[in-house]
Amino acid sequence: MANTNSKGKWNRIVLKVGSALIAPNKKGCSSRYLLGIADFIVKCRMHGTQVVLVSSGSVAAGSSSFDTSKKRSIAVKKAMAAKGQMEMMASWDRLFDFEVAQLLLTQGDLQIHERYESIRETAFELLNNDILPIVNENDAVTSDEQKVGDNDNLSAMIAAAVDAECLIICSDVEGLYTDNPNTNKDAVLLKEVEVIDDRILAMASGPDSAVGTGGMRTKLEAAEKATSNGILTYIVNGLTTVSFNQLFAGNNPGTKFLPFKQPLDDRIHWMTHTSKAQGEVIVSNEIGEQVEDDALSFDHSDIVNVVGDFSSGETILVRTEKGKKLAKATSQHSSCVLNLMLNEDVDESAIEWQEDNPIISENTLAILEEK
Ligand SMILES: Nc1ncnc2c1ncn2[C@@H]1O[C@H](COP(=O)(O)OP(=O)(O)O)[C@@H](O)[C@H]1O
Ligand SMILES: N[C@@H](CCC(=O)OP(=O)(O)O)C(=O)O
Repeated sequence: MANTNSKGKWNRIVLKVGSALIAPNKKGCSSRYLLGIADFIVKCRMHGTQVVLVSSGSVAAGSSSFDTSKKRSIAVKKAMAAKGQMEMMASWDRLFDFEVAQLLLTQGDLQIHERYESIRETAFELLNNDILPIVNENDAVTSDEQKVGDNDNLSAMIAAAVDAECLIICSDVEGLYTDNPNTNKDAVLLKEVEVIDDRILAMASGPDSAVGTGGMRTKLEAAEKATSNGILTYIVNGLTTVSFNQLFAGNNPGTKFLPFKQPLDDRIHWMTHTSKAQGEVIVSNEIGEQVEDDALSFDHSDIVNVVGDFSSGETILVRTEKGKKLAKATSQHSSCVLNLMLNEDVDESAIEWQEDNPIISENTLAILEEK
């Protein structure tokens, strides 16, 4: 059967298309490579596979309206994205005889679990009405600090949010090579990756095209995010329809990243891979020795320092004085309150109150494995 994994036909996939495919001439929008990708999407849908498209290209598409001889400031890139997003959406829209919808997201939208759930709800409603969701980062409204920053990571977050079985990242290379194939002619393509360890990470570097954002590094981050959620991931060459014919026939045209056999629980996955820490709580090194697979407990007397400004309910990183990252979790206290607790002559009633309200919530605790 076409489009299969070991269990049968995929129910839902996320397809990520990089800027190099939208704007092969480095600016504007071209349908040269989009035709083959659109054909694959149509075939998938005809065979009952729901598709979510994550499309880059708004900055490249919008750049033709701006003076590109000068260095691009963040404000200019945001303006390019605002202009180019419409052109990019129109290009996709022209290629389909079904409806498409635009979902523009930022890290801030994915950061709060209720908003994340709301995005899920919208995506499912679109899919159930046979509308193709086309996702991009809302570059026009975000500062660099508030961004996911690249669509590879965004596509993995979306794949987790919509319970996709497969993430396909289409780029301008066949897949992951032992080194950047554009600078090292001896680099060899890896067909299958079981574990994304330091050896694999060391193979990837940034982009060398004028329009790409994260290069192979962010694709590996995305593959790690997706596979740890049980999502099979491919990096394929979107410049050729051969890749899509192969995928459709159930073959591997690029690099295949195997999903974890025991995926993380959804909420822990969201905490680990989607939610960004807004600050840090530094605890004594002894606490680092007591971490268990799914438990970490400490109280105010174990806190050595509080870094950054965060409110109660926001995500924090817990690490030791030596710098070992222990966990990400929801803080039940603001940085302001925790700083008060550090004060030697803190009020006794404040300590009692804190004892009744643990510093981190056990429900969202994600223990981090040190790399
Ligand atoms: N080990 C590697 N294997 C393959 N490509 C690599 C590797 N390291 C760096 N790259 C670079 O990553 C690029 C793809 O990333 P990028 O330009 O960001 O594409 P996209 O716009 O599709 O996201 C390749 O064209 C290549 O230059
Ligand atoms: N949001 C940006 C794309 C950022 C990005 O990750 O680009 P790419 O590396 O080409 O996938 C845009 O639409 O131009």
